[in-house]
This record gives sequence, C-alpha cells and structure tokens, in this order.
Amino acid sequence: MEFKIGVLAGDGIGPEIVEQAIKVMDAVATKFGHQFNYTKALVGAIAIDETGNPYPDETHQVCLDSDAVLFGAIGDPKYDNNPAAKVRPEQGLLGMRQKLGLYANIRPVATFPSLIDKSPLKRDIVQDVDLVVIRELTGGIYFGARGRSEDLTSAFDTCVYTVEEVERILKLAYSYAGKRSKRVTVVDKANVLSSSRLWREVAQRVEKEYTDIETDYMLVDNAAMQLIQWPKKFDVMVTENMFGDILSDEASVITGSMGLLPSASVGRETSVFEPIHGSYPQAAGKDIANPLATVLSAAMLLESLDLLEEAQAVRDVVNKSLNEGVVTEDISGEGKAYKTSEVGAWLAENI
Ligand SMILES: NC(=O)c1ccc[n+]([C@@H]2O[C@H](COP(=O)([O-])OP(=O)(O)OC[C@H]3O[C@@H](n4cnc5c(N)ncnc54)[C@H](O)[C@@H]3O)[C@@H](O)[C@H]2O)c1
Ligand SMILES: CC(C)[C@H](C(=O)O)[C@@H](O)C(=O)O
Ligand SMILES: [Mg+2]
Repeated sequence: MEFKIGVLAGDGIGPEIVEQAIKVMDAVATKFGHQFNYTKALVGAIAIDETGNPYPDETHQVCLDSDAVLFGAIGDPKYDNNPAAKVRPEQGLLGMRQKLGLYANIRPVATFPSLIDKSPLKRDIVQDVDLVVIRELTGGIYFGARGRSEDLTSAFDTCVYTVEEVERILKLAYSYAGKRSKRVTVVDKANVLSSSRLWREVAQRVEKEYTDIETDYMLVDNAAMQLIQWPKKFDVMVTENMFGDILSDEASVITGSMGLLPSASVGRETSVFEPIHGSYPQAAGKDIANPLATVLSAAMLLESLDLLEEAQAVRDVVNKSLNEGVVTEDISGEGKAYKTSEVGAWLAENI
C-alpha cells in the first residue's frame, strides 16, 4: 500500500533522529511491500530562521495532506536564552497541535526487560511496568490568556478548561482503559485549582458511564511521588496538559532514558507521532542521541495506519537491539556506545 507521510524534523537532534526512523520505515516498506511517500516541512527555530513563522501555512498544509506525520523536536538555546524573543520555536509545536486539533497525547511507558538495571530505581519497582499517560494537549495553561503588566513587574498565565474538553479526553482515556487492565487514574490538583475541580466534577459523572472500569483520583503531587515509588499501581493515567508534560518526563526514569519514550498526538485532523523529549541541543550534530523514542513513535504511526504486523516488527527489532546492546551512550553503560546513525542502520538491516 502507498501512504503519504509528513516529516517535520525540526531543530537540534530532530533531523538526526528522524533520519533513523525513516531508515526503519523504509526497511518496513521493502519487507512488507509498501511505499511511504515523504514530504518534508519546516517547524520550530529552523522555520523561524527561514520564513519568520515557527509553523508556516505550507507546513500545516503538508500535515493536512498526509496520512500521518512524523515529528522530531523543536527548540533552540538562542530562543531559550532570550526571554524577550517575540517569536519562539515552541509556538510552532503548540500552533500545530492547536490547528490540527490534537487534543490527546498518548505516552506509553513500559519497562524494557533488558534495561531494568539502567533505571536508577530499584529492579522490583521498574520490572513489568506498563502504563500510559494520556495528556490533554490543546487546553489548560498552555493556551489560556497570558501577559505582563504594563510596568513589567508581574506576569500571568491562565489555566482554562471547558466541560467539553475535559469530557472528550476522559472518554478517550476510558476507551483506552477498556482495552487494557480497566483502571483509570484521574490526576488533578482539585484541592487548590478550580480548573481541577471542574475535571473532577466531570470525571465523577463520566466514570458512571464505564461501570466495568475502576477509577482512582489522585492529586498531582502525590501522583508524582507514587509514579516512581509504585509505578505498577498505574494503568491509564489521564491528566491536564502541564501535569501530563511533567509526569511523562518523570516516567522516562522508569525506562532508563528520555530517549526511549514515544508518543502519538491524536484528535481532529491528521495524527502526529513524536518522541516526548526535546531537541537536546547539547547533542545536536554529534550523532549520539538515542533514536529509539522516534523509531517507536514511527511504530505508533504504523499502527495508526492499521499496519499492525509492521508496527510489531519495529518493536521487535528495537527489543533485539536492546538485548544485543546495539544502543547509544545514554543506555550503553559499560558496553560499547553506538552512534545514532549506527543504531538506525542496524535496526533497518535487522527488521
Ligand atoms: N516536543 C518537543 O519538540 C520538545 C519537548 C521538550 C523540550 N523541547 C525543547 O527542547 C529544548 C531542550 O529542552 P530540554 O533540555 O529541557 O529537554 P530535552 O528533552 O531536549 O533534553 C533533556 C535531557 O534529556 C536527555 N535526552 C533527551 N532526548 C534524548 C535522546 N534522544 N537521547 C538521549 N538522551 C536524551 C538528555 O540528557 C537531555 O539533556 C528546549 O528548547 C525545549 O523547549 C521540545
Ligand atoms: C516544547 C514544549 C512546548 C512541549 C510541551 O510542553 O508540550 C514539550 O515539553 C513536550 O512535551 O512535547
Ligand atoms: Mg515535555
């Protein structure tokens, strides 16, 4: 079969890691007799440099015209270190999520058996963890009114959620839980925030529609602690935009590296598949970043195209590379550290 894939590599390590995922997708295409037609488009700092816009209209059109989009990462220290910058790479990512209506970000976190000892957490804590963070992606404090007082002595950000936004993400989380171990943990800060009290009110209503699913409510500070103390307690964790951002980075500690966690951003228009990590500027151009989060995002992309066997082949070859120690420096420990490009080539050869 033939598919149109939008490719938004972005900044920093973005191009290097996306290149490896494409090698793997091309190997899948050869093995299974498909054709992936890639269209590259600009996003982030590189898009600002070349067009002045972090998410140009042409890029949006490429996303709309694609069956799925593979995304690398955005972000550049020249903007991070300049709080006064008027246009920022992150606006490209947020603009894309908003314009494509990508309201749900699905971030699976599962232990890789061969990496158990790479986690700083104890073996019995990380063994057999299999959870998914479902992060609301187009609402909350990321998209509320923000600004600065006229005399510049204060600034504000606003966290707003509507009943409809909360209901929509909760329903997606419950339908996910229905296919898994039937447990949902709703994470909020309902003891303080009125937006969280709205979440809890809506959740208490939605919960009643899913009588076969067990619901827990947990305050986010407690959830941050329990996530690394007893991660096996969680199956589907659903939460608002900023809490989900923070908790999923925290969860990467369970697997052993930020370079391992993939995600799918789904919603109204074409879905986008993106590693949870950023542009890791310290590693840009050095061929050392772990490409597996992006390769596993490509596996989620294949799954979204109903290419289930193909997605499994990608997961299998990733596991094989981990078992055989063909890995980058973040998880190589005492063993040989392979280059980003070497890992990509090995995966493609062994698919
Ligand atoms: N989705 C995105 O595009 C995205 C996500 C997060 C951060 N950012 C942006 O990225 C820039 C850098 O942010 P940051 O340093 O806070 O976060 P980051 O995720 O880029 O890096 C944090 C740390 O995680 C590790 N890491 C990340 N990716 C890795 C990989 N593939 N292999 C091995 N180790 C990896 C490294 O130790 C790195 O120092 C900022 O401009 C930020 O806004 C973008
Ligand atoms: C870069 C930033 C805007 C983004 C977010 O906070 O959503 C990132 O941290 C992520 O997790 O994709
Ligand atoms: Mg993040």
